[in-house]
Amino acid sequence: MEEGASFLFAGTSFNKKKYANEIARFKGKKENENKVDYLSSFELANPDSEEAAVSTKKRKRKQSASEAVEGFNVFKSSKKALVASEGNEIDEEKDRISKEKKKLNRKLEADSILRKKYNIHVSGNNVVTPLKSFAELSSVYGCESYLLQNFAKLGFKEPTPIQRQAIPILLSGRECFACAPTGSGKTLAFVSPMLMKLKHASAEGVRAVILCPTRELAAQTTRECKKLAEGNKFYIKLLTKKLIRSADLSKLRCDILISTPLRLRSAIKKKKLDLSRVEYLVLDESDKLFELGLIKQIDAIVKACSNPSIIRSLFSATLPDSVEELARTIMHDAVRVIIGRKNTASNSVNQKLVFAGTEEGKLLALRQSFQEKLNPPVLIFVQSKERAKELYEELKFDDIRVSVIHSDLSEIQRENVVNDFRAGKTWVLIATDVIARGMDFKGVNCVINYDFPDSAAAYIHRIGRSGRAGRTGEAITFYTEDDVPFLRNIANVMSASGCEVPSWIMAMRKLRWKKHRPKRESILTIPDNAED
Ligand SMILES: Nc1ncnc2c1ncn2[C@@H]1O[C@H](COP(=O)(O)OP(=O)(O)OP(=O)(O)O)[C@@H](O)[C@H]1O
Repeated sequence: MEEGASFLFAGTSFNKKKYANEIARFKGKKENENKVDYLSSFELANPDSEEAAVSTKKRKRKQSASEAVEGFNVFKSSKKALVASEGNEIDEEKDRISKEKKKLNRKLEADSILRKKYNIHVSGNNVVTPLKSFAELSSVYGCESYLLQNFAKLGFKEPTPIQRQAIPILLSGRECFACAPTGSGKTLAFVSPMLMKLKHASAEGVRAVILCPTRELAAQTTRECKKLAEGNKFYIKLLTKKLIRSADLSKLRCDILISTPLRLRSAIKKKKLDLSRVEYLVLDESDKLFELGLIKQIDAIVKACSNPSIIRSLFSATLPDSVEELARTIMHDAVRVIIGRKNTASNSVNQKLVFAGTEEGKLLALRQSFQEKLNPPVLIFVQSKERAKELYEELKFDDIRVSVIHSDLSEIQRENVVNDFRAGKTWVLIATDVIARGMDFKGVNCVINYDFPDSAAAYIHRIGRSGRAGRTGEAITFYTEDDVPFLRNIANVMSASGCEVPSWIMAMRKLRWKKHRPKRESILTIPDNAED
């Protein structure tokens, strides 16, 4: 991580002359903010501050009193009377300060009750009050009506806990890293403040960037973003291969750009896409983006977004300490928001472990469970694209509408598979971890981990495709002898979200989790050349 940290944040520079206006605006804002923060925290932290404030005022008043003596006041004020009136003023001042203090304490108390109610945990200086309702977006933050109408159209009545806290934080100009369960509405939590702050379309180039680890998620986020922006003519673009090939990106009319890191990095390199005016940068599924394979691209993008007043935010359902540490080094005065407990699975998913003994045992168990009850849509996760293809070969002749998605399919094929599954044309989708993160398929009833997940985070994201937006779901994880040493890590996640775990598993030794991807026997029971 150390290495990553120094790499990621080395050498970001910007043209101070070119951005003199922005710098001046930024400086002014920060200074003012600091004044408010300093004052309120000083008053709270230092019991002598009241005295200090009073004595400064006293000095000022003394001065003005003696000036007055030289005028007509000389006829009415004796020294005694002057002292008495001064005493009154001091009392009044003390009274005022104590009232202010009480008011502030009441506000802090109310905030903390609200946070407790919604299981919101925050750390950072002077964290802004959570939202009580969506209506506050317009009464407190001047939100335009189109956004609230879109919430209503989409059936969103109340903000989810992450939306209650993250939206006001971002609206108040603070950076934030947020960890909230799968399916809890993080997309709306970062898109809404972006739309509110950008206000209207502009021809000034890219003003906001959302990075997602996969193309499927980037496409989904673009769609969600457009739905939320309906009624306001923003230019919202998904960076596709076609767009990179066909357009002159330097002239691209775009307010919000959504991309995978790889694609954005190559666009910056090839087409000189200018990101220096970007005001908002969101790293969705941030822990995935900070993994070794992507960190170089993230670093290049962070550097290209060189606007000094940029607001960065990180969102994920899993936020390892190492990512937090790394994030702290790029963010200034960031607020950390955790909903519930960090790195836990959604508690609306009923989780089960099933011992299948061998690879053959898994296929039998799967077929048997489909015979007993097939409650589509069902998602099945395997550990590699080869295994995804094998399982598909096994199931395609069974009487179920099954499909498969993996990285060997073309972009269009992948898109079609996802669309068919969304539309209910296919009931069972076999997948690799490529769609384990962020994908929001409505109403997935069951996730089956055919192959044991390679980490606790992978487990949390996979099963989080079910039990979303208040619905319940089910997750079944098959394990073989090979997986037994890794059971405890999954069992911890299960018991933290209230699921029953056999006591013998909880009594096992905790293993320091390494990626668990054992070599497994082929799934195929049909010889390879059976169709020839
Ligand atoms: N306030 C709300 N009320 C009801 N439903 C909501 C609300 N906000 C978002 N949703 C819906 O909740 C579902 C999940 O939202 P989203 O995909 O943003 O979850 P997420 O927290 O990003 O999950 P993941 O960690 O898996 O990426 C979506 O279908 C979305 O439309």
